[in-house]
Amino acid sequence: MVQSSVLGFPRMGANRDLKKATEAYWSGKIDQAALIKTGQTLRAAHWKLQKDAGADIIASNDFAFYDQVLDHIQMFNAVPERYRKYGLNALDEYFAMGRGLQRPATKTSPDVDVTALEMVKWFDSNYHYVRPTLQDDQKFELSAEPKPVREFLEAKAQGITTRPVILGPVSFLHLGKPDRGASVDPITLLDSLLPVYEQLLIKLAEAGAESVQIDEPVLVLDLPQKTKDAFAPAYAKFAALGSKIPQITFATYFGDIVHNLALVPKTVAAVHVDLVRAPEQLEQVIAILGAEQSLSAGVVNGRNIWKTDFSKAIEIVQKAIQALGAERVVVATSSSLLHTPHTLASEKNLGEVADWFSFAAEKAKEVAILAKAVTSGPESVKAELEANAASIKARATSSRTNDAAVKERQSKITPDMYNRKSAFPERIAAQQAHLNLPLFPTTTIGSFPQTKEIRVARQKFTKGEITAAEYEKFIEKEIDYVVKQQEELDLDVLVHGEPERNDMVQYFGERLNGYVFTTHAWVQSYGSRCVRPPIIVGDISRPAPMTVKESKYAASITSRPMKGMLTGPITCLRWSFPRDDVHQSVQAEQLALALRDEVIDLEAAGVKVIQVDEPALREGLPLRSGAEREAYLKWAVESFRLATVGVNNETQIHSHFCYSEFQDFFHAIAALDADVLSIENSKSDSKLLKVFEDEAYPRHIGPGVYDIHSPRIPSEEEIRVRIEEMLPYIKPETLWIDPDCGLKTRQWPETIAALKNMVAAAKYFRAKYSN
Ligand SMILES: CN1c2c(nc(N)[nH]c2=O)NC[C@@H]1CNc1ccc(C(=O)N[C@@H](CCC(=O)N[C@@H](CCC(=O)N[C@@H](CCC(=O)O)C(=O)O)C(=O)O)C(=O)O)cc1
Ligand SMILES: N[C@@H](CCS)C(=O)O
Ligand SMILES: [Zn+2]
Repeated sequence: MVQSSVLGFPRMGANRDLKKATEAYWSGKIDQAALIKTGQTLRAAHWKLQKDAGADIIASNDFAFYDQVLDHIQMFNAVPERYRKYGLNALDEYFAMGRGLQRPATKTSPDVDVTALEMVKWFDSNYHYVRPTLQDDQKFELSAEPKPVREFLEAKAQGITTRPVILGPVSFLHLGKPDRGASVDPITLLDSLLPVYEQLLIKLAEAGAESVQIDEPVLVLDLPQKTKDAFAPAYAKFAALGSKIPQITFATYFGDIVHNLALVPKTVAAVHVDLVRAPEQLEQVIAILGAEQSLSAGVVNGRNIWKTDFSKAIEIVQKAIQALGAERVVVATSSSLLHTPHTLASEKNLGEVADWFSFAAEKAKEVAILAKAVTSGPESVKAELEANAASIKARATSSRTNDAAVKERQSKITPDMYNRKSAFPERIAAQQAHLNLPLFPTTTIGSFPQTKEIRVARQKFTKGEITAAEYEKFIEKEIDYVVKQQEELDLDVLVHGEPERNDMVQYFGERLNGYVFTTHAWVQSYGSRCVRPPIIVGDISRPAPMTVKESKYAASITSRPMKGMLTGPITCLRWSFPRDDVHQSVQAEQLALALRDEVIDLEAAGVKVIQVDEPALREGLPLRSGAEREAYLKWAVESFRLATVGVNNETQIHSHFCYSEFQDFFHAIAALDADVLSIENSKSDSKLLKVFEDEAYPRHIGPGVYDIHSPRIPSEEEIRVRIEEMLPYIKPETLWIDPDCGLKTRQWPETIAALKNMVAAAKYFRAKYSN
């Protein structure tokens, strides 16, 4: 019998219940017991949902209050002393690592002031994990009641036998980094980490777990030799424990493992591979499996929302069955379903296209149907297969996917449409002549606090409880406020604050042809933060200007330069659910043409500084180096240029990236030809900025002087130190002073306090360098 399996389920709940409870706990509205209870309720509901869907193998320990990697950091006691020293209770220490903590002293406890651990993209997804930060003398110790054991027992008590999922030791270390000031190479800590894994696996077996899913997603990457060398000893140690530990499913996802096949342990019971992303690896993976090993075939996409094409999936699974026999094949999701929304059942406004989609709950059903189809034959699920074939056909033949005018415009793109009128030196001189900015100019990245009031007003407008005119007035009032605050802070280049935007991608999706958008399809981005990716269903075009009204209004109420704010083509593409029937480069080009018109319209409206954010450019980089990566960079850079170069020399193009890892694709960043770049280097070592010095990057850069993901307020002194650290690598006349990302998640008081310190620090250096 072929079993079905779900590698992990989204945690937020159908109505973002986890987000709401977590944020209520942070603001003191509920206590810890209430938050823990919400976690239990959600886990119970999600296990039951998957069981009712017919999934045979259901994951536990896929839940996390903030992030699954952070769970491991705490479970292995890899908690840096700067958090430990406060003696916080476990959950507060956990959140302190996730989001930082700043708390005044009370009668019973001293003040707390600690920044968050670094947060980084989870492979090429829009999910962020908390990075293990390791010491030179790092020791690991298993927590007394390990979370995977607790959650396995919790499900068992509910009558559901789950398969706990844990991040494997090689991936945990490879994804980590030395703490600031430490120089340890994390992978050298393997020997001290393995005993902790052994204890955990033994405890899981003692609790009754028969199998465990050990995720080693780093296997899809290009790995250094020492990381490769870590797999054999690690898995040999586990094998030596024999029946004292559960059977292991060794899981990889988000790419193929063909280049690392030799590293797949011979001793694990099953190997999971992503056959959505890399179906071509099937034969080679089958070829290396031992006679006892099973294949978990990831054929239901964990990263997108399109209905699985059952006929194609069955074909792949049948191939595996022919080679291995039904008992050695499992039909699975390609990865955890963390990256998909909860359920399609909540969507009431999608019309005919709803039938094209599957969200997490529906994907759990899909694996079960597929397993039944190959176990008991197509007749056993005849109705489901027929319905599936009908909706796949309906989508393939729908007129909603094709727009001849868009294709026509794409066919008429000429080479000059990729180049600015002049080179950077000439442009910057023209820009400076009319912007007249001081040394160390200050700006922000675009958004200002998205207050409850703004969200409620937008909700009322969406529900028709207030008119468009009332909503517009409300937004103008918000812009007035944001502009006034910035003038009082004495910032140099202002922004309108993006109050009209629900999200930097969803907002554009809602204004472009070719998109549909949802009401409840939330996906976790980090911690309690969620996004609702719009869905690209057809060719994209811009029916009308999208941002001009707000930017023009904002520019009209100040004499300072106003920066227009757009989301770039790659970010719009990657943070949407893209089509899977057209190459992503085609979708990016369509987005670029739409944005090009917007950029030109903004310029014509008098907005002479325009920022086109591309925070997802790095995330889209294929995970392995080589031809695929170069091809991506070519079309990604071309899309950005197509979107931005239609302006005159005087118009200053900014771009923003929420990351600092430029080393492996610096040439692409330079090729964007943006006049000013703002990046997110506030939590990383300033030494990373050396690449700008080494490459003699002539354009302007704002490396981000403080971390906006945390509510803590950086002092002026702290910001000065940060700027001082940057100056060896970036020339004073090219350095901009800004926060490391938008301020939408912050509250007003902390925003004002932090920006005041930032402006003061900029003025300090301005004075120092003017003499
Ligand atoms: C820059 N980042 C972004 C990423 N991806 C995006 N698609 N967008 C991004 O900005 N990836 C990388 C980073 C990740 N960072 C963030 C930062 C912040 C958020 C965030 O704040 N998310 C919000 C939801 C934003 C949104 O869509 N808001 C809507 C709906 C608001 C809402 O919840 N309304 C309530 C009613 C009102 C109320 O009672 O409050 C409701 O519907 O029930 C809007 O503003 O209209 C979040 O809250 O998580 C995400 C990623
Ligand atoms: N302009 C956006 C960029 C976020 S990456 C903002 O400020 O929120
Ligand atoms: Zn950002």
